[in-house]
Amino acid sequence: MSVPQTAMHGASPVVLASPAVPAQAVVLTAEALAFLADLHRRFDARRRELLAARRARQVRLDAGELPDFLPETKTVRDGDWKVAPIPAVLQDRRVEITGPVDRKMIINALNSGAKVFMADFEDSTAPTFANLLDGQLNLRDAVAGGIEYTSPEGKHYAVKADPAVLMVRPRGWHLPERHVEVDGEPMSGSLFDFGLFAFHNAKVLHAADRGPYFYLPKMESHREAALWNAVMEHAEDALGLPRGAMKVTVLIETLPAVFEMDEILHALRSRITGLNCGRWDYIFSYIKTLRAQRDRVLPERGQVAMTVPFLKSYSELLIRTCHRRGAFAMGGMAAQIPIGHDPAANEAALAKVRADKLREVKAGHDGTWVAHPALVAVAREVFDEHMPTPNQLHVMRKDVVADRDTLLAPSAGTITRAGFAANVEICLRYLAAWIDGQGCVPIHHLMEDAATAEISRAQLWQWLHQPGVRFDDGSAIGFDAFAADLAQARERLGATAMPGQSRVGEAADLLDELTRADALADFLTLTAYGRLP
Ligand SMILES: CC(=O)SCCNC(=O)CCNC(=O)[C@H](O)C(C)(C)COP(=O)(O)OP(=O)(O)OC[C@H]1O[C@@H](n2cnc3c(N)ncnc32)[C@H](O)[C@@H]1OP(=O)(O)O
Ligand SMILES: O=CC(=O)O
Ligand SMILES: [Mg+2]
Repeated sequence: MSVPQTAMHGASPVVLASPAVPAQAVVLTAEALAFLADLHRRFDARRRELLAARRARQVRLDAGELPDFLPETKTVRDGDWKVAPIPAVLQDRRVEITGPVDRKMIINALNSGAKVFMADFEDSTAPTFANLLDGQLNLRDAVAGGIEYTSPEGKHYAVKADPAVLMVRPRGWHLPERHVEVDGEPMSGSLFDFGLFAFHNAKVLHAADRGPYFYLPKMESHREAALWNAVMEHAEDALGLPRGAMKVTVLIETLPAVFEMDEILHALRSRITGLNCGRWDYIFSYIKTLRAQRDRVLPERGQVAMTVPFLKSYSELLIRTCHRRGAFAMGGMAAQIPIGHDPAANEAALAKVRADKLREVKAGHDGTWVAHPALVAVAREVFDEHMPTPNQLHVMRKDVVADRDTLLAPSAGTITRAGFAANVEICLRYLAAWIDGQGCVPIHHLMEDAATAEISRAQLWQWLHQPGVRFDDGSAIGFDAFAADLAQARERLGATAMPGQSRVGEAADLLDELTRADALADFLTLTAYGRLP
């Protein structure tokens, strides 16, 4: 049973509504809690207002409005300004590896040969209190230079010379951290992850000229970027860092944000180093934002490649916008991962990654993401061959014309019975793993995380709730198909040793609830959050 603990800070308590986890005593000190409580009291009300603004906009979009560039910020888009100079250690970011904040993976990622390692509290971490606090402890040890690990098989891990530069991705503004309450309210997950990391590591990283650096996910407007800027200015003052010391890269991974890229760069101009094409969440957001638009229903997931018009124009406009402002345009993640036991299938997967990276470097991206250490060399070879300079800030892409219609362009393609069943299986397996504490898993040799699984989940909902959506053979898509596929997948997976196998029944109930609900839930991670310890 959970024993609430209370620590007094000023007039109000901060309550840890969780059973103690081992890292708690080290990471959640009284001083760290005071720092978090202060962030909450200063910034949480604004966060809630911005989340309410998201909901209000969706009501207008559901009534037929389309996203567009903002008239009130035209002067920012037209103005001639640049972001602040980018630190020397970040000038060359050709390959960045990402991964959850697991101790062994942090060491492997730092040793991977990538220029940057993004330690992820978002898409690839299921935010159990233990995962979060262990992750903070692991990162603190990594920053202090003392991270080591010995596996149950006796293999020893330690960080080698010339490790990747660390960046941390806190959770998005929408996620609460229910284990820490301030004045009776759950904290924001963003403020919790950012605040704890900054409190323990900002001074050390700044003194070493290695940070602190952050990746900021899932924003939907420049006002949300301005909130991050205010949070960081305050944290810099409170921790004795100069203003602008905290640097950020922002993921453009929501449809509304693509219309505010200049404004986001501007709101963070003293600290932003680039934008990143978070393609998976972007596809999810396209579906979610345009859920009511029958002519913009996407084909099955496998047909939504980066070459389809709405994705091509988004990535190219991102490059043009960034380079005009002196900021890096980072590429994104190919979902393929190595297939150890099958050389031919492995070569086919690596060829897909290579093709994706080639498209990115030729388009003008300054670097890219990989999901696995074995892919670092694959991506690096492509960027080394086609990007002899540390970056491509000189590639201006003035040829790119991305107006609203191109950014929202409908996509051609089909929905097959197999594509529908694949979405059911992916959702079920991912949800089962997630509620069991694993935020990223391989499924059919593809990386699946909270962003990729959301595409499958949102597609199922839209195909079933949008009248007139049909399979490629002309038959109607109905709940009978969903029920049959879910029952079959549930039975099949319940008998395997997949991650989260013991939670398959619970995951099936959750998927059933999410898919049958009249309204599309904002995020599966919000709906499922209560099931995490
Ligand atoms: C949409 C987005 O947001 S993308 C960004 C978020 N997603 C991610 O970051 C995905 C990160 N990748 C992963 O989590 C993993 O690669 C998975 C889950 C896809 C596959 O993991 P596994 O099945 O364990 O891979 P595999 O067995 O091939 O791992 C081999 C070794 O590489 C390590 N490894 C795999 N991926 C990573 C990584 N991203 N970072 C560091 N080490 C890694 C494993 O720990 C293992 O180490 P070991 O040999 O010392 O034991
Ligand atoms: O975070 C990255 C994405 O593609 O989503
Ligand atoms: Mg994402």
